[in-house]
Amino acid sequence: MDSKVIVALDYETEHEALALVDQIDPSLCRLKVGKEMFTTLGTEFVKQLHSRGFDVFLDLKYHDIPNTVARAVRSAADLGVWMVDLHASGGLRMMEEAKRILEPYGKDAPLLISVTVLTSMEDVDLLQIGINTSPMEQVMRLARLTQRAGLDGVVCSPQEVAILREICGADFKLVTPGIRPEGSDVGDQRRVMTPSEAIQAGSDYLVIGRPITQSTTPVEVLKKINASLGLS
Ligand SMILES: O=C(O)c1cc(=O)[nH]c(=O)n1[C@@H]1O[C@H](COP(=O)(O)O)[C@@H](O)[C@H]1O
Repeated sequence: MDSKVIVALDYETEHEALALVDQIDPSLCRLKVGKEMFTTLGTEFVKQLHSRGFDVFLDLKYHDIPNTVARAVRSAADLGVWMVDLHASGGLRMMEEAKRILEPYGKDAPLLISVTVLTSMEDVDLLQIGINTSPMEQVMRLARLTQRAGLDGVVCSPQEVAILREICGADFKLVTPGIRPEGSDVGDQRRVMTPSEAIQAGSDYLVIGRPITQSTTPVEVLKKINASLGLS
């Protein structure tokens, strides 16, 4: 089974994260390591997940000058992660340099994707930082720029997937957080959809954290989501 679900391992401790990871088979999902766990545990934690057979999305959302971002992306490639991301708002040259530094890795290069507009943001949040367009318009703009830089895809909300699929084509990876199964707490997310709606719209991968990790029965929730996608 090629799972579409990427579980966001946003835990405070390694113990809590491994308590979940050790109950699941790598065929059920991929795993995302983000800022909290990477800051606490570093590369050793990623290596532990690799040794258990999981694909890892290293979600550090690099955003810096081109040289600095490219070198961080190279470090991620050396770590052997499956996917790594940067902020598209770092600009075209930053993205091009990050892509270029992966050339020597050939087929072993991680998927390199950009974050467009965070799924926690809506119109008012963009306005407050001086962006006077809708999230949809801004996502479209940054997705086009990302594709021009030669990256593999973008992180966007499921609400933009249908239009991006049209604009960017079938091979461009669309990775969507902002996933909330029916009845679950939206929390700080703003642009959301259910797992099956996101897949129907054309998402390649669903990033799901708290609906799974904060559940008292995370494995059952994960299996239920997979089943709702026809992946059981
Ligand atoms: O890059 C990401 O993964 C990301 C981008 C984005 O726009 N929104 C977003 O929520 N994320 C991440 O996706 C995860 C979503 O977690 P939950 O809201 O708990 O499902 C978190 O780890 C976020 O850091």
